[in-house]
Amino acid sequence: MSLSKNDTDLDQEKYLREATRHFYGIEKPLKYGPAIETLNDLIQALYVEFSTNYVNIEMVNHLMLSYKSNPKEWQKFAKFDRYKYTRNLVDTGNGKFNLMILCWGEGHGSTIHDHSDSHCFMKMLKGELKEIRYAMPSTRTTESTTLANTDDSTENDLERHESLEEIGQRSMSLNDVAYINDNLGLHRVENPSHSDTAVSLHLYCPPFDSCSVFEKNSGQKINCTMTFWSKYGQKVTYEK
Ligand SMILES: N[C@@H](CS(=O)O)C(=O)O
Ligand SMILES: [Fe+2]
Repeated sequence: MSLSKNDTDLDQEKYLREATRHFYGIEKPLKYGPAIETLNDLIQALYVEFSTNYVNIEMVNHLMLSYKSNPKEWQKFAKFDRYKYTRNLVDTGNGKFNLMILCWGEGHGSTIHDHSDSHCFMKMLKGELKEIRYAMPSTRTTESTTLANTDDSTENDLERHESLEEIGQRSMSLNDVAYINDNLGLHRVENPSHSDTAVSLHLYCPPFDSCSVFEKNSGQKINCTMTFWSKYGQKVTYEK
């Protein structure tokens, strides 16, 4: 079996990345969309949606909005760590999308990050999460300040350190769906509760396994590989 992607897959990937430039997410389920009763229904409907070369991203959003959280269906994927939020793989969607359940202990949060030019849907399955958004720092600024950085290094070093601009916050409750892509900015997510855990369902398309993480005060970024805590309900062990 060949592991290389065929032309159809690459076309779809390119098409999906292009669509991140103008898709902003939908607020309500579509009137004509299919009904989704269970997590299995959701996964099956996603496979149908991703079976064509040109995915209807609005329909993907509809499906995520239509599913109503039932803990009995997702409990087996929900594995927590004491110290940080966990990423638990539910389905790899034939390489077209990644569906995963994130488990947030009390006070757990992510660092400021992008989504590698993919669509990111995040649906609340339990508890509450707070999302804080930041403007994507412009590469032009970084380049021009670097170029200008020739004579007075102290002054220019300060110039280069541009803190990230916060552009919005929202609280998410049961069954809410948030949508983000790199065109809309960066974000950081946290469970603000000191007494309750939170669980969210994330869909990324195309799938990615690394992203950029940003430092708030300097705007500087580093690449970060993302790992799974569990896959299909089984804890993953990584070699040290
Ligand atoms: N995008 C993050 C979770 S979140 O903070 O949106 C991740 O996949 O780990
Ligand atoms: Fe994220």
